[in-house]
Amino acid sequence: MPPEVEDSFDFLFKIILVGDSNVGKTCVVQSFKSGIFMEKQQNTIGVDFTVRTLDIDGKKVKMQVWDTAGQERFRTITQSYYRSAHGAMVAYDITRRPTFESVSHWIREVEHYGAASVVLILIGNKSDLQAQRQVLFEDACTLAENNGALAVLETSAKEAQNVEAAFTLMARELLFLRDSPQLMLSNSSHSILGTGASDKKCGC
Ligand SMILES: Nc1nc2c(ncn2[C@@H]2O[C@H](COP(=O)(O)OP(=O)(O)OP(=O)(O)O)[C@@H](O)[C@H]2O)c(=O)[nH]1
Repeated sequence: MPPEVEDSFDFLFKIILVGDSNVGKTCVVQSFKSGIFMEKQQNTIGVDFTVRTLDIDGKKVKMQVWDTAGQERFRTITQSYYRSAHGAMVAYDITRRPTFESVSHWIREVEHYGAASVVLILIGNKSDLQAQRQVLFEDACTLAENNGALAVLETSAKEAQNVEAAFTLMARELLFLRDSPQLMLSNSSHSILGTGASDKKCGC
């Protein structure tokens, strides 16, 4: 396929992925890009960049995903990527409570450095490790509700669970807002609070 055809798209959205180190951000992005899970990942240095084009109702939606380093020492580098993001995904590890406690910090970063209209989704990763769960889905729903997030999804990069759904939900919301500029301006959003691994739902 000629590159110009391969590269063509109708919409381009930039998504920033943030969260504590080792919650699985890089694995989630890899799963989204290629469906592949690799057990051992190097910690991200600064920011990595991945692209995949989704077909949403016949529209080609190019998702540029900025996978940021969770480690403290890269904070100043990653902060410079928030400004141009249309969407932000804040990831935590359902088996490590402290990573969930950090979510509020990451949301504040998104609010501080990002655009006012940024769409926020929470990702509770490693849902395949149910026996080690330390974070209730309901608690994440409450946090999302209190912070104006669109949804919480529990994902497993390992089992490719809900990863596609998270990015598709983000793409659909951004398309919806693009078609409703007054919503963008008022920064209001219809609420669809999302699904856990077992497709349980909670509303806000
Ligand atoms: N069981 C399980 N392990 C996972 C999952 N996703 C990631 N991991 C593991 O968690 C560890 C950290 O994954 P990374 O993707 O490197 O984490 P990260 O959030 O990108 O870390 P930083 O680059 O430091 O910010 C790796 O050992 C992965 O194999 C998952 O869905 N299930």
